[in-house]
Amino acid sequence: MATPIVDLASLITRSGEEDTKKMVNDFGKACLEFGFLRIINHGLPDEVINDSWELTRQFFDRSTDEKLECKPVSTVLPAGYGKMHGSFGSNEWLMVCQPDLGFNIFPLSVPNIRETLEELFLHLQKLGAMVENMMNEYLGLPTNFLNQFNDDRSKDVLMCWRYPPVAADDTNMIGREEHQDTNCFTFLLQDDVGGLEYEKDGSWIPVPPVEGSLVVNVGSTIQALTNKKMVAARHRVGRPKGRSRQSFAFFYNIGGEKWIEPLPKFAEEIGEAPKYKGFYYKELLQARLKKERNPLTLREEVLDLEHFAISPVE
Ligand SMILES: O=C(O)CCC(=O)C(=O)O
Ligand SMILES: [Fe+2]
Repeated sequence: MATPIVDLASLITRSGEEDTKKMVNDFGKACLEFGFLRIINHGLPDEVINDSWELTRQFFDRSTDEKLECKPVSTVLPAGYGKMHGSFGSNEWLMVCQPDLGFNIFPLSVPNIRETLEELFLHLQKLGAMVENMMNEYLGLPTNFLNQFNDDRSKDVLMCWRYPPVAADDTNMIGREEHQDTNCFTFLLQDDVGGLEYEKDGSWIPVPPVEGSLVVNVGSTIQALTNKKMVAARHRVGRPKGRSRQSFAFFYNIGGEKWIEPLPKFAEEIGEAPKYKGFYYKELLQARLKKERNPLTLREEVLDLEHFAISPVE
C-alpha cells in the first residue's frame, strides 16, 4: 500500500464545498490508516523552500567555532545551534522558534538566514492551523475545538537537521532512532538524500523525497486525545552514505501546561474505557528530551506515550 497523497489545492484556493469535503476525508483517512502522508499544493512558496535549503547548508558548512556562537541562550526555548552526542549519533541542528518571542539566534555571516527561516516557520505554522482544522472536521468535533484547545503557538518549533554521513569505520547505521513525535502534527521536508521510513503493520515503509510534496505525520498528542483512534506512526532515518543529509521538521506543538487525556467523545461517550491516563504535555516532552539529550540513555529507556497507558483490566 502506497503512502497516501492528499491534495490541499481546495484549501488554498477555497474552491467548492465538495472538493473540500473530499480533501478533509482523504486527509482524515490517511491519518487514521497510516499516521503518515504526503501533502501537495500546500501553498509553501518554492523560493522560500529553496532559499532555506541553501542558507542552512551554508550555516552547517561553517566551522564548529562559528556554529557554536549560535548556542542557545534560553533553556526555556533553546533556539539556536546544537549537536547530538554519544549513542544518538552526531547530528547537528539549528532550532527556530516563534519569531516574535525574540529567542532565535542566527549567524550574521549567513545573510538573510533569519528572514528566510522565520518566513518558512510562519508558513508552516499557518499550514499547521489549517491541518488542525481539517482534523477537527474529520473527527466531528465542535467548530474550532482543536484550534481553541491548542491556542498557544509559542511552543512551535522548526528543527533544521543535518545528518553526517556514515564514516568508513562506523557500524551505527541509524541516523535517527525510531520514535513517535510527541506533538500534534509534524511537517517534514527532506533533501534528495532520503532515508526516512515509518512503521506500518510491522514493516518499515520508505518515504523517498518527492519534490513539491511535504510529509505530514500525526503526533502522540492526537493519539491520546482520540483515545488511539489515530495513531502516531513510529519513524526513523537511516544514516546517509557518502554525503550528509538535511531535513526540516516543523513541530506544530501544544503548550506544556495543557492537560492531555482522551476526549470524552472517543471514550466515555461511546462506552469505551480511556486508554491513557491524563498528563501535562510537558511531562511527556521533558522526559523524552531529557533522555534523548543524555548520551548514556539506552533506546529502551526513552519515554513515550505508552508510559501513560492504562492497561486493560483482565
Ligand atoms: O529528518 C527527518 O526526516 C525526520 C526527523 C524527525 O523525525 C524528527 O525530528 O522528529
Ligand atoms: Fe520525528
